[in-house]
Amino acid sequence: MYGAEKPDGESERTAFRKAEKKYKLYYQHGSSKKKKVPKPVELSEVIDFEAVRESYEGKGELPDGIAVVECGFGWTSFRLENQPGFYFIPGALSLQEQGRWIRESLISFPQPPNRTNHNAEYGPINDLFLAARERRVLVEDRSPSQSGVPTSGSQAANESGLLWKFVDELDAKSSGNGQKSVAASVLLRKLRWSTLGLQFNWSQRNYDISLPHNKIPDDLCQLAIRMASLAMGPGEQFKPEAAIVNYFGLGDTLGGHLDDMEADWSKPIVSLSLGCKAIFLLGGKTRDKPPLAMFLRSGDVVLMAGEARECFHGVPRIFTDEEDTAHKALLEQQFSDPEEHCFSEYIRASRININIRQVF
Ligand SMILES: O=C(O)CCC(=O)C(=O)O
Ligand SMILES: [Fe+2]
Repeated sequence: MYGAEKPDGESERTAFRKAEKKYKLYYQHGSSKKKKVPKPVELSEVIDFEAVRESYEGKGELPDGIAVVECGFGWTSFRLENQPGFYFIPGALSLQEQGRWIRESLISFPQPPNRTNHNAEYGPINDLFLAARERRVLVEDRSPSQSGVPTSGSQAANESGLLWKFVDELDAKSSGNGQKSVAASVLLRKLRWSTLGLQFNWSQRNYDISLPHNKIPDDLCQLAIRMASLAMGPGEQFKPEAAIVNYFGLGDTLGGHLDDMEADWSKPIVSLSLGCKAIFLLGGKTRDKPPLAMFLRSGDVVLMAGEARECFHGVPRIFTDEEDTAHKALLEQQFSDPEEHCFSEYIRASRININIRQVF
């Protein structure tokens, strides 16, 4: 599904790769010797749908190539005239909804039986976010009955059968005896995806319906169904069966790819953005077509249906710097309770994407 990073020599061979390279985060040295600062990037060609909406609602003006979609449900939505099946709904989610889906993405979505990128190495991990908040450490439990490390919380077994468990920071330090260990905070920073509903098997590139799974939570299904209706004809139905949650830290990218493992491409992928602003590239059916670049902000919703399902797309950049302070401050107010400080800390430097799919 997802494009792998190519070695440097090949990285500019196609128009899509060229655009990825143009927007990707590079560093240059700042005035003080050690400090790396992000290299400035030319953003004048990036479509800003928030500005498009402001200009449309204020003056009735629209840039060339962008059209308004009439939808009965109150948001101003846009489509691209040259990219049938692609829809953009800026600010579709209220701040409260954004707060809710950020909490769920960190607390409940990575919970087993949902799988994450950590499964292969550590087995199913319970309560990762809480463990990170409590500075716990995941330690390898080679001989569970004799290890001498007081345990609590979850036990996990990875694919080679090793057991891992969370212990308190001090216990991890004192236990010594050569056990492998990794701080929960490190695992949280390295959390790249979790899967909801039918589980996607990344190595086989298909949905493995034999894997245990829970249904996608009802409220998320209702939200996806409401949004998907924009891209579907009257009487057509969208059945949310699987979702992939992507977590991006500074410097993380999602390479150009197609989502082609679902049976019916007329059905939209409903994609929600949360947290830091990103650049999204939407290309053509091959990587040779120069992609359009657009900003994705917290609360934006994108739909890809029909022909747009056959188009390469990816996320070459997220922005954690200070230029988006107004948006960030509003979002962080959702987590003003001191108990929730950990959410604002996470989302200040991260982006979360939830994309919901009908598989069959
Ligand atoms: O992060 C995004 O906005 C896009 C995610 C995506 O394309 C995917 O998960 O297939
Ligand atoms: Fe995708």
